[in-house]
Amino acid sequence: MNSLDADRLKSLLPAALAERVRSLRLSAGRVTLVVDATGLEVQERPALEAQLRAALTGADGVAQVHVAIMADKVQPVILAVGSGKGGVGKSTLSANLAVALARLGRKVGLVDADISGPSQARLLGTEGQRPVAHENRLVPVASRWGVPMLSMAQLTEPGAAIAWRGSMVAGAVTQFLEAHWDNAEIIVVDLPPGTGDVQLTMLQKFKPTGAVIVSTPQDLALMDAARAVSLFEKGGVPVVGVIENMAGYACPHCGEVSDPFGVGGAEAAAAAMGLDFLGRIPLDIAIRRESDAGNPIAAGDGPQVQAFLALATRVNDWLVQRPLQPGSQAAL
Ligand SMILES: Nc1ncnc2c1ncn2[C@@H]1O[C@H](COP(=O)(O)OP(=O)(O)OP(=O)(O)O)[C@@H](O)[C@H]1O
Repeated sequence: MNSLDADRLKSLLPAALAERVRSLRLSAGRVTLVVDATGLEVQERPALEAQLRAALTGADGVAQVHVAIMADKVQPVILAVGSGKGGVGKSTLSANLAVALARLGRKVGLVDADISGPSQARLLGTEGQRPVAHENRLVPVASRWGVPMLSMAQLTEPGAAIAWRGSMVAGAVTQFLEAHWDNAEIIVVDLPPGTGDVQLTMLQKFKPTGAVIVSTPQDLALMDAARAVSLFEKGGVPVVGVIENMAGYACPHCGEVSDPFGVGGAEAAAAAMGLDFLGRIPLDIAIRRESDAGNPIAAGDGPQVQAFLALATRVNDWLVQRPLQPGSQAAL
């Protein structure tokens, strides 16, 4: 990208639009614009975005247009997705929950706060896309699913080990959450498993509005889930509820349903902890296959979608109806 490209592309915009452009970059056929929407109503933003897209799509060297809108700050609510134990499907659920919330019409962003084991770039199919910075803040990377995102995977080489001290981890989480999320209403944060530095940074600096806990049905995962619940409760973060993942396996050959990790464990554990049970997501080969291919299953039209839309509806209802605490973020 050189300034000639930026000038050329800007000259394609009507003057009233061009003067709102705060930065414009062209890289590998992809234009990223940061646009100041000051003075416009939130409802007017989609039209602004559409005008910019229409003006630049098809221009020489442009294959894709990504518009990030700043100003008129909407304070997004932060929804943490946590688990006590690793490998229970927390990242898979975070990605699909974010996509399902977007399908319900919410403006959603996703932060992969698993700094040492980032997986969201793979799950949302944004591997290899690097975020740009504007005024020292990152501009989230657009995904094909209407959910912009930031992940350590976009700032490091694939497969590189990320072994950082606590302060650096906290720094990365801070950069992700202080990015230009300007028109997002909800930021889903995929937390690493356990109760470490990221969780502490989240509780101290970016207190989530609510937390969703993911567990598999078996006892060991549930014991760890209880630890995650206790961390949020001690930190004053309300727990929206518990999701049971990998519940029931339908054999792709004979159709028989078996329960490799038991059944109903998370629902019973949620009840014992006085928490809402948000639903079950089956153990389904299609979920694993599509996740690995960067196609979140919740974006498609397969039989798995209903479970994610039902989950997103419960979470959205909770966010809309939750009582506002003094000093808390605005209701949706
Ligand atoms: N419901 C499901 N059905 C089939 N496979 C699933 C399901 N949920 C998750 N998986 C698969 O299980 C593996 C672990 O999932 P995932 O990475 O989301 O877990 P995690 O809890 O975020 O792990 P980590 O602690 O390593 O971050 C992945 O291969 C994923 O595709």
